[in-house]
Amino acid sequence: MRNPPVNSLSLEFLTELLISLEKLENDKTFHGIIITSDCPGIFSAGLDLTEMCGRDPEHYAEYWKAVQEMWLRFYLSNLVVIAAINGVSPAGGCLLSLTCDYRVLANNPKYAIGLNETLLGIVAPFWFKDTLVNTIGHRSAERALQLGLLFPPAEALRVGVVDQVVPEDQVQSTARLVMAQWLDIPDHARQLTKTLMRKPTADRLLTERDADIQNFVRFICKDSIQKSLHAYLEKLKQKKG
Ligand SMILES: CC/C=C\C/C=C/C(=O)SCCNC(=O)CCNC(=O)[C@H](O)C(C)(C)COP(=O)(O)OP(=O)(O)OC[C@H]1O[C@@H](n2cnc3c(N)ncnc32)[C@H](O)[C@@H]1OP(=O)(O)O
Repeated sequence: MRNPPVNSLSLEFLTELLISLEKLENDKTFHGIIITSDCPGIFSAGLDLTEMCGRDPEHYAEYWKAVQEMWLRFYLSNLVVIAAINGVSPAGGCLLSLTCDYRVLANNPKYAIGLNETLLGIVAPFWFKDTLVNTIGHRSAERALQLGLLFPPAEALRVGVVDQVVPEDQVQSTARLVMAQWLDIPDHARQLTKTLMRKPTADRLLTERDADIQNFVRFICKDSIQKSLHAYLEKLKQKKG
């Protein structure tokens, strides 16, 4: 991913990601992809806050549809998808990595990962929650979501948000090694098993997709939510001094 400075998932960047995924899926010589970041120290800062602040309801609806599409397409991809997480990965960045089949995280105490939405005064929607529950179990997800926990590497491994923590200079080589192991499995059997495990979760969003967009637009348009997001963005900007 290369969307400097922080790989935020803007509408334009989400569209690029989806086009790239589609191209790779349509090319039958590809069987797997590794998602990693070109932004030093940052895997992805998550959803782009400027897409959710000070815009009109039509824009929010268009943006949310693209976020849903990203989640559905990566979560259900027939390819083996591995995240080589080489930086901090809050909220939407964590969600993107949770759509992958396997997560390798660099062992750097700055590289926290988690769904921290409550810290921004917003609520992770049910399909973010479902993805986390499917990964770390109900109790850990309940605690992580309510507290907006961002796990440093050792904690992330202990709770199961990631599958492996390795020295920073070994993230890419480990991801390639893991990819080779996954590609050794007969592809049709692996793909069908992935679908078996994930389709019920995806179907829940597919049947409630329009209602989920409407909920998002209603929620994000609230004055109180807009104020929280503006204040959070301002805090990020002022951090520089
Ligand atoms: C109803 C439910 C709806 C939605 C669910 C929401 C999901 C989400 O994903 S919300 C986004 C959550 N993301 C975060 O909380 C991360 C925020 N960012 C950071 O903590 C930091 O930027 C960083 C740790 C990722 C990187 O720190 P650093 O290297 O020090 O960079 P800066 O903080 O100086 O940021 C540079 C530049 O980028 C802007 N920016 C950062 N994050 C975002 C973002 N998510 N969206 C848009 N823009 C972002 C930041 O404001 C700086 O901008 P300027 O250069 O103009 O000041």
